[in-house]
Amino acid sequence: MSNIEHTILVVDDAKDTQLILEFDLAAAGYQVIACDNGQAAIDMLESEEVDLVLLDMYMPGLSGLETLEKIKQQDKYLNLSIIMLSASNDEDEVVAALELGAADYVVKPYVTKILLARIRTAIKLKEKTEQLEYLAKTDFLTGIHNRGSFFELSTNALSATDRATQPLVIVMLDIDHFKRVNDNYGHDVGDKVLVSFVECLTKHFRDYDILGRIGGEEFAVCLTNITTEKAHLVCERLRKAVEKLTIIADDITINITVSIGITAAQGKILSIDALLKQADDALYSAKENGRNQVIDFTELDEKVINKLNSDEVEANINASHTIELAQHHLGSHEEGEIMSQESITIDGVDSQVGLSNVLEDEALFKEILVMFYQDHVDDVNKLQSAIDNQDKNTQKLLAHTLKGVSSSVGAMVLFEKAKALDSAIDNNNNDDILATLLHELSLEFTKVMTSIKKSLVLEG
Ligand SMILES: Nc1nc2c(ncn2[C@@H]2O[C@H](COP(=O)(O)OP(=O)(O)OP(=O)(O)O)[C@@H](O)[C@H]2O)c(=O)[nH]1
Repeated sequence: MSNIEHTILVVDDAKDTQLILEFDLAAAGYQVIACDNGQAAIDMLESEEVDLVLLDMYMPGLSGLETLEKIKQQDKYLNLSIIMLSASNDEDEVVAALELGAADYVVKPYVTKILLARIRTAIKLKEKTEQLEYLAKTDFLTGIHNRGSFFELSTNALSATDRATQPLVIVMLDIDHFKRVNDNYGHDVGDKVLVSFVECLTKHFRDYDILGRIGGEEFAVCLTNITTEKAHLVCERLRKAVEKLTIIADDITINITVSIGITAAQGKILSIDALLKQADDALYSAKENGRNQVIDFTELDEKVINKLNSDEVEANINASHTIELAQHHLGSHEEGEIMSQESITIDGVDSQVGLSNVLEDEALFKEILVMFYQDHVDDVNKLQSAIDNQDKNTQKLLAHTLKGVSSSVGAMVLFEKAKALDSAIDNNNNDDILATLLHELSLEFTKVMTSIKKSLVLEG
């Protein structure tokens, strides 16, 4: 993709910087728009398609950080790349900007070549992230929402709907005797039939209806702002269209039919799961009645519902029996796994921070804590000797090292203490202050290491 397809918003109150940036970016082939304050930037993002924002840190009105925070509070801008530009390289500001969601931080005066390289990287990352998000939410065969995405979107739609006044309808669809298509013509032809069916589905529903493939040949649709009667008509029209559909795959002509179950949320306090269950009951009834028909959940009489529920209870009893058997066979192994779910408690370690660094993987977090212990256990004594011998170089080195590694395991007090000592040494603070900070760092470090040793290292 060439740069010309990307638009960069430059936000800088200094007219000269703004002009130089516009010149450099335009020369590199970007489309550039600019403004001189945070609020104007927020307004421009509403009306323009922007791929990246270059945001000055210090501006009158909203500061760069405040503007960044306001933009990133909106979910729709989570993937928008924002590079902060600042004359200051204060490390706390860099950290604050990155934590608020900035893609990068560039110190002014910038080197054009480096700034352009960082812009290219940030845009590439944004595009890759969007691509991954699309793949994670889409059914690869038909291009509609996959099961997870359907549930997420329809749950959001349901919470945004006032059930007393606004209708929301859930539809379940299942191609009849689809197994025969696969058995007679092969899986590839079956796939083509699924794609043609979804094309037909897409034509019959509105752009804003939520279409999902929730199982192999099972589909669901969530419709808002539509009465059940109207939804029934749309489904009936679709059913007839599917019946008339001629699908040609590998020179074979295939005809299919579809069974459809529908239910409305109006007046009910039900989750999407429960509504899908009702639509599925109606669909099951359509299959039982001979297939190729649309049935509304309200048409089911009590007898049918009771039968469906008792079938389900029986299925659940069978399933739980299977689980019990499996647990019996697994024996103590299973218990061991449950043990590993216990939370990790180490003095001075915020396990929430540590776990979030490793995507909540407890086993990995424990391993990292043990590695941290092994890598730094000698540093406890080294720090004490450096204090006793007033060895400033080693004190500085250890403070710097601990500042770099402690936050990754969630040892946040240790991080703060190491950071305080590191900057106190840089700022040539007096010996009393340094001695206090050293003493506090040593105590905290010993506490964390002793606790890791007791909880994880000795435990084996
Ligand atoms: N080609 C293809 N087949 C799939 C896919 N996912 C599921 N299936 C097939 O869909 C078929 C579903 O069969 P069944 O659940 O027995 O139902 P059916 O034959 O449609 O019969 P009824 O639903 O009772 O009308 C199975 O043969 C699955 O292998 C897919 O992605 N591609």
